[in-house]
Amino acid sequence: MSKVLVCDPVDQAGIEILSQVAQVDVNTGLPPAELIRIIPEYDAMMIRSETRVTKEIIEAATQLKIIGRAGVGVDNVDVPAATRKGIVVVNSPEGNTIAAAEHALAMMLSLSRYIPEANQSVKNSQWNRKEYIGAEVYKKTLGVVGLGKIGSHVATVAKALGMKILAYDPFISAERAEQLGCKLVDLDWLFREADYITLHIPKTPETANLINAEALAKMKPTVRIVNCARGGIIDEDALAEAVKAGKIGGAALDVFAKEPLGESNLRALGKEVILTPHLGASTAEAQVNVAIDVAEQIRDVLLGLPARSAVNIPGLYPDALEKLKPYLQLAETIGNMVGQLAGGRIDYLNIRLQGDLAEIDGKPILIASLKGLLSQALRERVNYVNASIEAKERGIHVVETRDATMRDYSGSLHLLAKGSLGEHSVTGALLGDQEIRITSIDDFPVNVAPTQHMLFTLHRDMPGIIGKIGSLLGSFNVNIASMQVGRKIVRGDAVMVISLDDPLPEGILNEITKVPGITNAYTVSL
Ligand SMILES: NC(=O)C1=CN([C@@H]2O[C@H](COP(=O)(O)OP(=O)(O)OC[C@H]3O[C@@H](n4cnc5c(N)ncnc54)[C@H](O)[C@@H]3O)[C@@H](O)[C@H]2O)C=CC1
Ligand SMILES: O=C(O)C(=O)COP(=O)(O)O
Repeated sequence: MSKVLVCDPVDQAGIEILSQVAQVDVNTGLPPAELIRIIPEYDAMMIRSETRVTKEIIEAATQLKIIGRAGVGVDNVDVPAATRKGIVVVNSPEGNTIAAAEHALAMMLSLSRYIPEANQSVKNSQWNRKEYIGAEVYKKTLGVVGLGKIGSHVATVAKALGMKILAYDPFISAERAEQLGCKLVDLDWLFREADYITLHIPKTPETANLINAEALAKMKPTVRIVNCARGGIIDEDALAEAVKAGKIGGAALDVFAKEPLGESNLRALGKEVILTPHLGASTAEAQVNVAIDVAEQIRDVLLGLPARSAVNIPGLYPDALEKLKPYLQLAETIGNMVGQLAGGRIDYLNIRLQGDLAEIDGKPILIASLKGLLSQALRERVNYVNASIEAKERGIHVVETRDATMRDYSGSLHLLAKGSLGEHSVTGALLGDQEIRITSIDDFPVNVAPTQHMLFTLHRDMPGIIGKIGSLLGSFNVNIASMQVGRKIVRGDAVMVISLDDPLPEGILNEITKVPGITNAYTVSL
C-alpha cells in the first residue's frame, strides 16, 4: 500500500480521500533532518506553507511521486529539484482565492479604521474615540499589483465599495482589466496615484523586494499597503522605516520574508501597522476546498492517473490529456522503438506531426516521445515531468515539425533519431483511434502492431532470406508470432519486422547479421 506523509495541518476531508488508497501519516512540524530521515518511506507528501521541501529532502526521497501543496504558492517547494527527479508538484489554484481576497479586503478596511488597536484599547478598559479617526475607502484609488485570481476578486469587491482601481500586471490584457473595471497602468503610475496598494503576485526573482525604499519614496505619504501575497516582496526594514518616518500612511502584512516572524522592527510600530500570522487561506471553506482538491490529485497520481493542476508538467491539461491519451501511448511506443533502433547516444530527435496531428498542441506528444526515447537509458526514472529536462541535459536537440498534407492515416507521428551509431526513423498511427500501428521503419512501408519482443533486419530483398532467418530462430528455439517485409522496390533494400513470442537469446543477433544479404539486425523490447 502507498504511504502519504501529511506534514502541515490540513482538513480531515483531504485525509479521508487519501485514506481510500494509502496509509496516511499526519506528522506536522517535523525538523528538516527528521524529514530527510523518513522521506524514503513515502510515495506522496501533502503540505501547506509551513514545510519547506528543500533539494536535500527531495534528493533523500527514493519513491516520492507527488508533492501536493494544499494552497496556491509553491515557493516553499524546490520545484526544479522535484522536476529533475520526476516528482509531480500539484497545488490548488482556486481553492482559497476567495479566502485570500477577503483577508486582503479585511486588512484594507481594518487599516483604514484602526480596528485591531481600537479593539484592544476597549478590551484594555479604555474609551478613546479621538485616537481612532480613520479614512473612508469610498472614492479612493486602489492599486492592485497582480490581477490574477485573487487580485481580480479584490478589484471586483473594491469596485463595489466605490473605489477607483488601477492595476499593474504585465501578463494580462488591457481588455481583461477593463472587463474588471480596472485601468491597466505601469508600476510607477500605480505607486504615484494609489491611496491603497494591495499585492497579489507570486514571489519570484522579479518580484523580490519590489516594494523597497526607492518604490516607497514614490508613493503618497498617506498610502496604505496590504500584502497578503508573499513575504519578501516588500523590504520589511525599509517599510518599517517609512512608516516610522511618516513617509507612508501604514501597512497590513499577512506574510513575511521569514515565517514565523522573528525579531522585527515591524512589531514596535503602532496602529498604522497590522500584522497577521499568514491567515489568508485560513477559512473553514478554503481549507476544505484545498484539502479535497489536492488529496484527489494525490490519490489519482498514486493510482497512475494524471493530476489536474500539476505545476511542473508543461502542456498537459486535463481535457486535452483525455483526448490525447492514445496519441501519447503512440508517441511513447515509437519513441521507445526509435531509441532502441538508434542505440548508443542520441543527439537529435525530429518529431513530425502528420495529418490531423499537425493541427494539435504538440507539446504533450513531444514529451511522450522523449519519455519513450529515454526509457531504455533511464527506465522508470523518466516520466512526463522530467523527460524534457533529461533530454536537454543529455544534449538531445529536439525539433518539432508539422506536415498536414501527409494523410495516409488521419494522423500519424514520424520520429527520426540521430546518434552515435547512426540514424533511424519510425512512423506510427492509430487504427480506429486506439490501436497502434507502425507504418514505416527507416522509411520502408510496413503495417505492424508493436509487440513485446521484436526483431528488425535491414536486408537485400532476395529469395531465401526469410527462410534462413526463420530456421536460424528455430534453431535457437525462438517462436515467430508474425513476420512482415517492407520494401520500396522489388529486390532492392528492405526491412523485415518479426514479432517473437520470447526475447531473443544472447548472441543470436550476431548470427543473424552474418546471414548473406542482411546488412543489420536490431531487437526491440517494449
Ligand atoms: N496569504 C495567503 O494565505 C495566501 C497567499 N496567496 C498568494 O497570493 C498570490 C496570488 O495568488 P493568485 O491570485 O491565486 O495567483 P494568480 O496566478 O492567479 O495571479 C498572480 C498574478 O500575478 C501576475 N504577475 C506575475 N508576475 C508579476 C510581476 N512581476 N508583476 C506583476 N504581476 C505579476 C500574474 O500575471 C498573475 O495575473 C500568490 O503569491 C499566492 O501564493 C494565495 C493564497 C493564500
Ligand atoms: O495558498 C497559499 O499560497 C497560501 O499562502 C496559503 O498558505 P497556508 O496553506 O495557509 O499555509
